[in-house]
Amino acid sequence: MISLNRVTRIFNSRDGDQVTALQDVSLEIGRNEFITLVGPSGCGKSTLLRIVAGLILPTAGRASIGGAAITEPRSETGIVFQAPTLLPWASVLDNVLFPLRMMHRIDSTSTDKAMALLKLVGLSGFESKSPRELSGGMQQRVAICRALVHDPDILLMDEPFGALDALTREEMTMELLRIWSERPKTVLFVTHSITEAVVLADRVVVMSPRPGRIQEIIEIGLPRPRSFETEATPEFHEASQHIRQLIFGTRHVGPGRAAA
Ligand SMILES: Nc1ncnc2c1ncn2[C@@H]1O[C@H](COP(=O)(O)OP(=O)(O)OP(=O)(O)O)[C@@H](O)[C@H]1O
Repeated sequence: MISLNRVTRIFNSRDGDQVTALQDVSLEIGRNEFITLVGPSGCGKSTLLRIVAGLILPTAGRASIGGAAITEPRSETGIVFQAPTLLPWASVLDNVLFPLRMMHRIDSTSTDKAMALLKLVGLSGFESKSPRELSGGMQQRVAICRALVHDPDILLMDEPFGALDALTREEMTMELLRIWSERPKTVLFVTHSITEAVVLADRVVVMSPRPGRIQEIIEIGLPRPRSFETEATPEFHEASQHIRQLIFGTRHVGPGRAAA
């Protein structure tokens, strides 16, 4: 579905230096696969997502969807950023309907579709509220509904739960799994949370520090549907520990142990 073939992206910084954000990244993502991307800050995760979104182009290499090069944003791709970025003057319902309006795809079923999505994320009854009347977590749920309303086949999520409190974040993780199982799509999800990465993914892509390259791809064979109990299994701990070691190395800090 999504194919990255030796993708490199170089930015020209303001002081004239060149920053290689991604170098030779190759990745094949199958239809309806759930891929999470983890790695240290600045390793190019958002850059990779923006290339797949068609918001920026690779400097070298090829990024394609279904065989066609990605040269611009595509309507069948939904995007959720870290901040909900809702329209402050529009109601919750109008915010969710916004992509359909922009694409001139509003029809007699649109409101029902938006209401069903809001119900799915537990926001029935909030349709006519304004975004400022909602908590951060509720706003992010609205942003997720907005990204799903036109039933995109690809969903790109850049630390979508990063600004949420820990409890809401756990709840949203499970909610996303539920939405994905009810409406399967290809998901590319950037996170700083190893727990989140493992519990969500079919495969976790671990990236190395700048210039960002793929360090390792880890298959997560945990059975679905997954739940909070999944996080208590030995398989979950093993995968998480492996990723932690890839990112941090085998450092031990504490009494009687040398920091390495
Ligand atoms: N528009 C830009 N102009 C110049 N440099 C950029 C630009 N966008 C990203 N970079 C640089 O590219 C590198 C990768 O950035 P990117 O945002 O993709 O990393 P990231 O892994 O998503 O980081 P984080 O986890 O902190 O969000 C960084 O060094 C960043 O400073």
